[in-house]
Amino acid sequence: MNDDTDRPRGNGYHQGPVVLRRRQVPTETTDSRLLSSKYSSEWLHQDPWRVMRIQSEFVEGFGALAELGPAVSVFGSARSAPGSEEYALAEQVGRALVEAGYAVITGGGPGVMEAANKGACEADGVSVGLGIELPFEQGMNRWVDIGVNFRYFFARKTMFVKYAEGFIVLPGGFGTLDELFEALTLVQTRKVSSFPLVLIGREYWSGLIDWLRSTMLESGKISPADVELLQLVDTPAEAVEAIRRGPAAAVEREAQQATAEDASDGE
Ligand SMILES: C/C(=C\CNc1ncnc2c1ncn2[C@@H]1O[C@H](COP(=O)(O)O)[C@@H](O)[C@H]1O)CO
Repeated sequence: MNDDTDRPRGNGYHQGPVVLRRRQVPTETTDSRLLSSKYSSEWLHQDPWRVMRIQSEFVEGFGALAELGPAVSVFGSARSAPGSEEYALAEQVGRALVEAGYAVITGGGPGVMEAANKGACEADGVSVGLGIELPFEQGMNRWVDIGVNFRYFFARKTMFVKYAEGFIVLPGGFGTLDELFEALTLVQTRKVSSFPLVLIGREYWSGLIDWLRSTMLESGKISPADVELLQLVDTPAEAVEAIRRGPAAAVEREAQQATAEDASDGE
C-alpha cells in the first residue's frame, strides 16, 4: 500500500453482505439514494432490482401451480398450424392426458402448445399455459385456463419440471429441444427421478436418437443408460401409458443400472 487512498478504513464500508473499501466506498448511503428525488428510474434496470423480479416470478409461479395435482408438460413446435397432422396429434395428446387424470401444462403459445391446451380444455380438464415474454410474442392462446406469464426462461423452465410428472414432446425446433434437454440433464444427473421423457413421432425423432447412439455414446460422452432415458412412441395412447408407467420404469432402470455398475466394478 503506497498512499492513503489504498489504506483500508477499519473493517470497510458494509452494504448489506457486501464490504467496500478504499475507492469503492460510496459517498451516499443506499437509503439516502432511495429517499432522494434527484435520481431517475434507472435503478429499475439494475441487477439487484432484477433479482427481486426473478424472485417474484418464482413466488407467483409456485403460488399459481401449487395445488394443480398430477400434471404433464407438453412441448412441440410453435409453428404447427391448425389443420396440420401435428396440431391434431397434440390435441389428441391433451385430451388423452385429461382422460387419464392429468392436467396439461404448455408454453401457452401457438402451434402444438395451443393444440394441447385445446384438447385438454375441450375434454374438460385443467389447461395451463406458462407464457414467455418474447419480441414476437402472440399472447397466451385462448384455450389456457390458468396462465402465468414469465420474463425469464429459467424461472419458467423450473415450473415445467416442478409441477409435472413427465414430459411429452412432439416434433419441434430449438425451443422444444431446449426444454427437452434441460429435463434430460436433470434426470441424467438425478436432480429429478421417476420423470419420463416421451418423444412422440418416431420418424421425426429417430435421427436424433441415432445420433445420440452413434456419436455421443460411441465417443463416450454419455453412457448407454442415458440414451434409455428417452422413450420413443407414435401415438397419444402410448405416450400416456409411458407417463403412467414412469415411476415403475424408473425403478427398473435404476436396478438395471446398479447391476451394470456392479458388474463393471467386478471386472
Ligand atoms: C414463433 C411463434 C411464436 C412464439 N411464441 C411462443 N410462445 C410461447 N412459448 C414459445 C413460443 N415460441 C417458442 N416457445 C417455447 O419453445 C417451444 C417451441 O419452440 P420451437 O422452437 O417452435 O420448437 C415451446 O414448447 C415453448 O415453450 C409463432 O411463429
